Amino acid sequence: MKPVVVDHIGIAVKSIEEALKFWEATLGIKCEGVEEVQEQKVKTAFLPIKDTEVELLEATDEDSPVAKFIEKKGEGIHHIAIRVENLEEALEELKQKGVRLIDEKPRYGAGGARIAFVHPKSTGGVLLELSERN
Ligand SMILES: C[C@@H](C(=O)O)C(=O)SCCNC(=O)CCNC(=O)[C@H](O)C(C)(C)COP(=O)(O)OP(=O)(O)OC[C@H]1O[C@@H](n2cnc3c(N)ncnc32)[C@H](O)[C@@H]1OP(=O)(O)O
Ligand SMILES: [Co+2]
Repeated sequence: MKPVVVDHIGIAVKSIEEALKFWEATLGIKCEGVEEVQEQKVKTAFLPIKDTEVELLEATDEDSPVAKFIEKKGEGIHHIAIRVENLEEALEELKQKGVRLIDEKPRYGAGGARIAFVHPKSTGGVLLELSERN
């Protein structure tokens, strides 16, 4: 598996509009755009910081993973996304190593990226997203 870069840090927020008052207005990081990813039941806002991004995540449904996360743990860091060169190869390799995968097959994420999640139980408590961007 060839990790390329930390693609983004996912932060669960109750309201992107509210959160942008800090991340954009106070910190001065420009939001590049807001995009809904229906399959994941989230609305996302990406704020690029050099080679990586902050991804603000707002639930679009009460059974969204983000809604459940906030209910349980409150707002805060939700996942780390690492970009890989070849997502299928990475998933195959992790599966061989006995890593618990949430997604055995890639799904679509924001910005047309292909993504797959690794279970926190296999990573020491961090929800890990693998992403491949062409
Ligand atoms: C748009 C896209 C993109 O970037 O392009 C995205 O990011 S989509 C981002 C939103 N989509 C996702 O998150 C999809 C992947 N997430 C999932 O499939 C789910 O949220 C799971 C991670 C499997 C958790 O599922 P669920 O909430 O039903 O189970 P649960 O609450 O019982 O959690 C099982 C165990 O994992 C822990 N757990 C749950 N969510 C966690 C998180 N975000 N970080 C670290 N640990 C976490 C719980 O504390 C619990 O540990 P204990 O048993 O020790 O208490
Ligand atoms: Co993400």
